[in-house]
Formats: sequence, structure tokens, C-alpha cells
Amino acid sequence: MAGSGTAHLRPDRERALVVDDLVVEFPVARGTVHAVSGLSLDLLPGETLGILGESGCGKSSAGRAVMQLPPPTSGSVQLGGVELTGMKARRMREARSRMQLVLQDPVSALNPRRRVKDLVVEGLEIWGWGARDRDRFVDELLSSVGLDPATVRDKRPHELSGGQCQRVCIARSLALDPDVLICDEPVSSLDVSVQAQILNLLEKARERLRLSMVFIAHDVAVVKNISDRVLVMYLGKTCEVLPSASLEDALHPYTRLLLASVPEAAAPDGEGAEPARAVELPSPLDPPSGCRFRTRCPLATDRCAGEEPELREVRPGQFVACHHVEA
Ligand SMILES: Nc1ncnc2c1ncn2[C@@H]1O[C@H](COP(=O)(O)OP(=O)(O)OP(=O)(O)O)[C@@H](O)[C@H]1O
Repeated sequence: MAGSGTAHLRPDRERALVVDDLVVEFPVARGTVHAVSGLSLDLLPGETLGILGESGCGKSSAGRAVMQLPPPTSGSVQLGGVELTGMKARRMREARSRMQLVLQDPVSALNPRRRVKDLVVEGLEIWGWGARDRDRFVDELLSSVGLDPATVRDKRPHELSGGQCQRVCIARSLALDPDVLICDEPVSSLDVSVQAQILNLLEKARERLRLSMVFIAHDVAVVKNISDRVLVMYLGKTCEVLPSASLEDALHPYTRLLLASVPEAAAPDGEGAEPARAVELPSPLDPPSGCRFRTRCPLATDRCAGEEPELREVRPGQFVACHHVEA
């Protein structure tokens, strides 16, 4: 079985983004890094899907491959029903403008020599202005992300705080009127007080523009706060997909491990307080056979080494890939 399962996909609904059996591999001197091994997901218009997992489990590689930066090793990515993989360069650039990436480090994402008023419309310069009045459009964009145009318009990135730079990055993404925003740890480099403001800004933009968002993060509380559904990834595979409102009722031992690391999110009865062995992530150069989580899992048996668990719906809307979780 190549993929991590597609049981959670919703082909009967209108979907802004469909990713099917995405594989990302990096050839390196010692072999092949299996960063993403059969990830499938879909996003409805206006929906936010959180992708949760520890550092190194393949979240960024997946986000970038969805953006075709670079294209995945294999698998399909459909944006608004249009297949992106294998598209010619010019059409790809056009299609990619419908999908924007917001990154973790906003300062290095901005050209230090350019002023804010030029940075926010960099994307539009490529595609032409149409009938827009540039100054007015820039000011509207800056206001829409909570920046005072008169104060920041002529500044360069080093004259702004990290939070202000992330607002500029978000404004630059929104300038292209995208359908999908892929946010890769967009608040993890910011102070906690600023994190809440940026999350609020993304949430408002999603509502106002009916954006669909993929929100990648390792922080359980942040992902729960902003997402409608959460997909939990371990070593390149999906282990659980569930509504974020049900996150405390997660069933996969790996999701339980992540929850147990956040005191307020752990089960009130203490169940799952120490659900799995907190050891290093195995190498993606040589991932464990069968269930990739088995080397850290307290429930692991011989079956887990020999047979990869399929993603199955165990409660309405909750999908788990584990041999030991019963429907
Ligand atoms: N260009 C590359 N060449 C080789 N290996 C890579 C490359 N990019 C990522 N990897 C490896 O792929 C695996 C997944 O990395 P990735 O950055 O996607 O994980 P992540 O969950 O986003 O972690 P983080 O939050 O630390 O970025 C890691 O083992 C990483 O070292």
C-alpha cells in the first residue's frame, strides 16, 4: 500500500484543494529521505485544515510540494479542480498565484532592500495591475492586515518588528486574491502576544475572503485554535484526522503523545499522560516497517511491524490508522 489512506477525503463535496497520495523523497548520499509517504487531504472553500506533528515529520516538505516548490516525487495536487503536477511553467505560475505560502520567518521572506509599499504588491507586478490605483490599493491592503499605511508604507523590513513583517507577508499573499493559503509555522518565530494577533488576522482574512487554509504547526494549542479539522502526521504518514473540536478525544497513540505534552490539552482523567515512549524520531532514511510509529508505541505488536494500518473512520469524522483502535 503506497498511501496513508484516503478514507477521510470528501469527493461528494465542492473542494478548493485535493491532494492525493503525495510522495516527497530526497535523494541524499546515504540513500533516500522519505519525507512524505502518501499524504492525502482535501479542503472545502473557507475551511482550515491544521497539519500537526513534531519537527522533522514532513510537514514543510508536504506544504512546499503542494505548492509545487519543488513538485512532489509523485502524487496529485488539484487546485479548484485543476491538476497542478506536470503543468508547464507559465501556466503553473498562474495557477500558483491562486495558492500562496506564508512562512515561519517573515523577516527573511522579505527583500531587505525594498520598501513595504513595493513588497506588498511584488506578486501583482508580475501579473500586471489591471485597472487598480496602486497607492490606494497598497493602503487598503496594509489597513486590511492592521498596519497603519502612513507609518509603514515607506519603511524597509529591518525597521519593522517580526509581527509587522508577518503582516506585510500576509498582505503580499492576499494581494493576489488567492483561494488557498498554505501557512507553514506562521507564528512560531513570534512573541506569544503577537502570535494571537496574527492568528486573529488570518482568521478574519479567511472569513472575509472565504479562503481555504492549510495551517502547518507543531504547537497543539495553536493548531486547535485556528483549524476546523486536524491531520496528524508522523514520519511522513497520516496517523489521524479529526475535527479540532474533538482533539481531546484523539485515539491514535501518537496524537495522545502530542496532547500529553500540552498539560491543558491532556485528558482530564490523566488518561494518556504517558501514552508513548518519548524517544527520537526514527530516521526517514530508513523508516520502520509496517506502522511507522511502532518503535515508540506502547501498544505495538508483531502485526504492527508486518502490516501498515489503513486510515479508518472510527467515529463520525474521526479517522485513525492504528491496528489497536477499534471502531
Ligand atoms: N532538501 C532536503 N534534502 C534532504 N532532506 C530533507 C530536505 N528537506 C527536508 N529534508 C528532510 O525531510 C524530513 C522532513 O523535513 P520537514 O522539514 O518537511 O519536516 P517538518 O515536519 O516540517 O519539520 P520542521 O518543523 O523542523 O521543519 C526531515 O528528516 C528533513 O531533514
